[in-house]
This record gives sequence, C-alpha cells and structure tokens, in this order.
Amino acid sequence: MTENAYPGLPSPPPLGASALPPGTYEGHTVLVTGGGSGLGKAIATEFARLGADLVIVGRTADRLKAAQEELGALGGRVTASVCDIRDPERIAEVFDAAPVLPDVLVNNAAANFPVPAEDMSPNAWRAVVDITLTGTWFMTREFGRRHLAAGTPGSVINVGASYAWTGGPGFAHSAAAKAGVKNLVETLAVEWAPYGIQVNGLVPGLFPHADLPEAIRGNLERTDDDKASRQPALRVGQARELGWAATFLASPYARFVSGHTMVVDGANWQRRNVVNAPVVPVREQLGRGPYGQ
Ligand SMILES: CCCCCCCCC/C=C/C(=O)SCCNC(=O)CCNC(=O)[C@H](O)C(C)(C)COP(=O)(O)OP(=O)(O)OC[C@H]1O[C@@H](n2cnc3c(N)ncnc32)[C@H](O)[C@@H]1OP(=O)(O)O
Ligand SMILES: NC(=O)C1=CN([C@@H]2O[C@H](COP(=O)(O)OP(=O)(O)OC[C@H]3O[C@@H](n4cnc5c(N)ncnc54)[C@H](OP(=O)(O)O)[C@@H]3O)[C@@H](O)[C@H]2O)C=CC1
Repeated sequence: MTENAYPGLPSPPPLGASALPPGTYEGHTVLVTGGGSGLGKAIATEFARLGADLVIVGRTADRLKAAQEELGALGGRVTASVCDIRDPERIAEVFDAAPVLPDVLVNNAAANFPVPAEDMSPNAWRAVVDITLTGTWFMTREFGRRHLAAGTPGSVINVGASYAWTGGPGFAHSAAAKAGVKNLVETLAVEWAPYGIQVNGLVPGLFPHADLPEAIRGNLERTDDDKASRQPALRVGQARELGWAATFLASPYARFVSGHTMVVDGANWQRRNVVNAPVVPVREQLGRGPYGQ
C-alpha cells in the first residue's frame, strides 16, 4: 500500500472493534449533521454500534434514507430529517420532531472546495461560511437552549480542520470558517460547563472517501495527497478511527474533557522539513492561469 520503505503508523483494529464497553450509549440519542454520508456516517456508525439511537440530518432525502437503513441495521432507532443547517427555523422543527432531545450533537456537516482567494465570488465565500460556521452555530444554539431549559447535560462535538490553526492556502473560506468553529468550542465550553454541557472539537486529517464532492476528491487526486507516501504516518485515516475518537469524547470516560480539539491526522499538520519544499503559488497548484488575463 505504501511506496515508502518505512512501516509508518500501524493500521487500526478492524471495523466493528471498540475501546468502549458495549452498550456505552444505550438510552442515549446522538444527532449527527451530515450523518447520511462520508465521515458523518462513519461517526454515526460507531455511536450506533455502542447502542445509541440516532438523528441524522442533511439536505438530500435519498442519501439520508439509504443511510437510515444502513445505520438502522445496527439495532438502534434512526430518525432521518431533511434540513439545511443554514435555516434556524427548520433546525427548531428537527429538534421538535426528534423522538427525544438528543444528548450528543455532532456538528459534522460542512462545505468546501479549493479556489484561489482572488477568484472567490462573494456568494462562494457566503456558501462555505454560512454552512460551515453559521450552520454549526445555529445547530449548537438550538441544542444548548433546549438543554439549559430542561436542566439536562449534553455533549457537543464540532468537526473541524487543522487549517483552523495554520491557515489553508486555496481554502480561505473554509479555513476561516473552521477557525471560527474551533473558537466556538473554546467559548462555549466555558460558558456552558456550569450547566453540564461539554463542548469539544474533533479534527480529521486526510480521510479520502467516495462520498466527497468532486472538487475535493479531484484536489486530493491531483496533488497525490491521498497517497500514503505524502503523509508522515505513511497512510491516510480510516473513517472508523474518527468515529472512535468521537465516541470517546462524548462518553462518560471523557467527562472532564471540555474545550479541547483533538486532531486525528497522524501528525500531518505538524509536518516541517529539514529542507524547505519549493514554493508553488496556489493558482499553479490548482492548474489556474495567471490572474486577470
Ligand atoms: C495539503 C492540503 C491539501 C488539501 C486538503 C484538503 C483538506 C480538506 C479539509 C476539509 C475538507 C472538507 O470540508 S470536505 C467537505 C466537503 N463537503 C462539501 O462541501 C459538501 C457540501 N457542499 C456543497 O453543498 C457545495 O459544494 C457548495 C458549493 C459548498 C454549497 O452548495 P450551494 O448549493 O449552497 O451553493 P451553490 O449555489 O452551488 O454555490 C454557491 C457559490 O459557490 C460557488 N462555487 C461552487 N463551487 C465552486 C468551485 N469549485 N469553485 C469556485 N466557486 C464555486 C458557486 O459558483 C456560487 O457562487 P456564484 O456563482 O457567485 O453564485
Ligand atoms: N474528508 C476529509 O479528509 C476531511 C474532512 N473534514 C471535515 O469532516 C467533516 C465531514 O466531511 P466529509 O464526510 O469528508 O464530507 P462530505 O462532503 O462527504 O459530507 C458532508 C455532509 O454534510 C452534509 N451537508 C452539507 N451541507 C449541508 C447543509 N447546508 N445542511 C445540512 N447538511 C449539509 C452533506 O449532505 P447533503 O449534501 O445531502 O446536505 C454531507 O452528508 C466536515 O466537517 C469536513 O470539513 C476535515 C478535514 C478533512
């Protein structure tokens, strides 16, 4: 699998294994935005394996229906709600329609595509920031208000990206939005801890998968970033590794962990080189011609 002579980080245990006791989430309900596909579905899967009921949210009914069947086969009750997380009124309806108030919220849905900053239209910026940051806030606000009113504890996990710390050339909109998502973790963890609500972040490294939109998948393929030899770990992430981290963060074994963002990326974001790699402008990396010509 690797073009490199070194072993890299070991492979994880197989799908279906878990570090947490069976039944850890029995009697609990977990709401996952974007739970109908990709990493959101993988996170939902690990909660379901541990006994959770699920509410999955996304814009595409067919995608949600297929995931509802797949996740339902793991034994729990799965409610699928079509909702654009940019719409706060629809979000309130989703919470109203849920069988119970979910006690875990995973803000996984996000939007992204690579684009040189100078090419980005106002609407392109708005679409990514409105989904990734504002949508995450709308979901979290509804969850927090309902738990505060009910006097019940809860746990929020915001899925982020490491360019929240580093900046992300070619992804100015998404990197700025993810920086906001990470910052919300730190603010809300303090503000809501007295009410029993934990707020944490979870950052995937490169986890290529078939559900990714073409623009992102194409980027990974074009830059060879999905190749093991481009990662310090000499492998990419397996979706279940992200799911395991999420189930730990919301579990009783992590009750004193709040305001923390955990990075699951095999140290890719810490990579520095003894000799600098040549600088290639983003336009060139994305195969775009000179600006303004
Ligand atoms: C080393 C590291 C390696 C790189 C490593 C990569 C690290 C990745 C880290 C993070 C990964 C992820 O987040 S992966 C998650 C990705 N998943 C998603 O994006 C799923 C959801 N995405 C979507 O729904 C769509 O892609 C999206 C466009 C964002 C939103 O859809 P909407 O229907 O709301 O919006 P639209 O009307 O289609 O488009 C809104 C505007 O955006 C513009 N737009 C749309 N696609 C565009 C594109 N490819 N390039 C420019 N502009 C674009 C349109 O032209 C519109 O602007 P006007 O024409 O001016 O009106
Ligand atoms: N894959 C990777 O390598 C990395 C991923 N991440 C992060 O991981 C998370 C999951 O990404 P991934 O699974 O790869 O991406 P996908 O594109 O596969 O999944 C995104 C999900 O979010 C849903 N969604 C998008 N927009 C909205 C919206 N407005 N309202 C409701 N749901 C929406 C989509 O469903 P629908 O279109 O039907 O609405 C889809 O189910 C994201 O936060 C992403 O930023 C971070 C770093 C790397």
